[in-house]
Amino acid sequence: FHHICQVAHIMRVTKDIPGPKCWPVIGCLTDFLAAIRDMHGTINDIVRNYGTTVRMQVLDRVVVMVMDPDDVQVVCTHPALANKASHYDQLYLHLGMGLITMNGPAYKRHRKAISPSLHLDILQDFVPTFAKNAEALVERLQQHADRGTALDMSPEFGMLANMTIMETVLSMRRDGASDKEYASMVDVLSETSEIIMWRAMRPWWGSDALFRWLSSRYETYKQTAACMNAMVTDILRFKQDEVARGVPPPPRRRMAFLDHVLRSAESANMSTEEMRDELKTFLFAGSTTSMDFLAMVALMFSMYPDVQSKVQQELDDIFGPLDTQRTVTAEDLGHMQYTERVLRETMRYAPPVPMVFREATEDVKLPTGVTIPRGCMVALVPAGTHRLEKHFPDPQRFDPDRFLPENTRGRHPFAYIPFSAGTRNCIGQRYALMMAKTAVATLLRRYSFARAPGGPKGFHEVNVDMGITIAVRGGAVVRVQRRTAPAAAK
Ligand code: HEM
Repeated sequence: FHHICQVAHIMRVTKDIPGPKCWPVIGCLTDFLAAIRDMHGTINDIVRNYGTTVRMQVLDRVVVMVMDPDDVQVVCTHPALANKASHYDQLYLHLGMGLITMNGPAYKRHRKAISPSLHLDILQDFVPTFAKNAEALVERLQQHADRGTALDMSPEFGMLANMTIMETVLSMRRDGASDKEYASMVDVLSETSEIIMWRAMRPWWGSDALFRWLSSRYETYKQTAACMNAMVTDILRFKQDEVARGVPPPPRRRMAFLDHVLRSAESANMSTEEMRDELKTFLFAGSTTSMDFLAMVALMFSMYPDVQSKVQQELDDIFGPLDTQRTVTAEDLGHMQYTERVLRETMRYAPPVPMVFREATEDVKLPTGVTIPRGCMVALVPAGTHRLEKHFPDPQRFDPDRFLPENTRGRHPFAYIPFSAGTRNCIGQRYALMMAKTAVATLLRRYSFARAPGGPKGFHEVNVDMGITIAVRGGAVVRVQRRTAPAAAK
């Protein structure tokens, strides 16, 4: 009853905020489903028709979508908007209580305890692992380059991202683990991510009770959660035991995030269960995002060959024109400035995380005039914010130079939010960019990506499926071609 009264109150207070027409009971479920099928087209339409503050109601959930950077700033920094929306509860079974799902003082304690273990020095030690797994991908792609056939890069980047995140977060391969055991751990992670995404995009399975009784996928849902839990608990116990027995840590360059957390002074503030949940959170948060982002990057190179050539030119300048073999180092990443702009522009056009949700713990008035009532959900929609003409002139044009220092100067600090921003921003953003740069530097020295027959010619032709992350509809299908001459000589 309390819930019904609260929803009725929220509906009343927000009724004048513009938005798609709501039908009784289902609200704008049909528009929501359209957004899942054509995320970017729907967002363009929504901004054109209703502006940058838009109300949507899906079943019993009212969401105010906020796109103006002034409003975004308040959503990202106001203490009454720091809590995750209640539908993040759906993630508990798989992830437990980690940074993504928790709120309040416990959240702050965790973030403080974990942050030092992602220090730049530590991330730099991960680069050899990023490079090793990217080199393995180069090997796997060889047969496709020989045959000249098109392939979907998403599963390939899925394997790259899952292996990399497992090795850098949990352990650089636990002693004694066979290749088969290791591969099955990577599978657990990809099955977990798949089913979490599947449920998240089906609001009619929002109720745990309904999902348990009526969904044919509930058993798989439960099983994947149990497997993920067992896998992480096992490794955590093994590592804790090593620390307790005084086993010296692995050489610094082979230490994983978990090794650092366990040996940090801050970890004393976390229980074993809390650490376990954070590990599960990191595995999930870091893998699917990176997979979908890298797949989009490969597709982007196939659509913008001039951009690809300039990246290859930059790589030739760094590595030498004929060097396709040298393993990427952390130092190389610092020189890849054009590549970094290309990655940032890709995330502007196609932000991997399409929406971020919060719930107001008290009424909050936004700078553009709308009041978010207590209990109401607010959503950041990076793709909407990233296409505002005022902040990104000619927004449909793909232009990495928007991120030249002279062009970013003076830009609103909350106009570019692929990693969210403010108090609950992505803790893995530096990791994500370093991994992506390593992958690009390893792949594009050997290969070029080319458009598959009938493939999209520019971002405006790319359809994406919306989940917790966005995926290219039908896969990121490209042709892989061996590079024949250094870009400079072409
Ligand atoms: C291209 C890759 C990535 C993108 C676009 C991305 C984006 C985001 C976004 C938008 C959020 C805010 C989510 C929310 O508030 O609901 C977030 C949070 C988070 N991300 Fe990432 N992420 C990426 C990679 C990573 C990686 C590689 C890791 C781990 C190594 C990671 C770990 C996390 C964690 C733990 C959070 C929760 C942070 C908190 O609330 O304190 N992410 N990410």
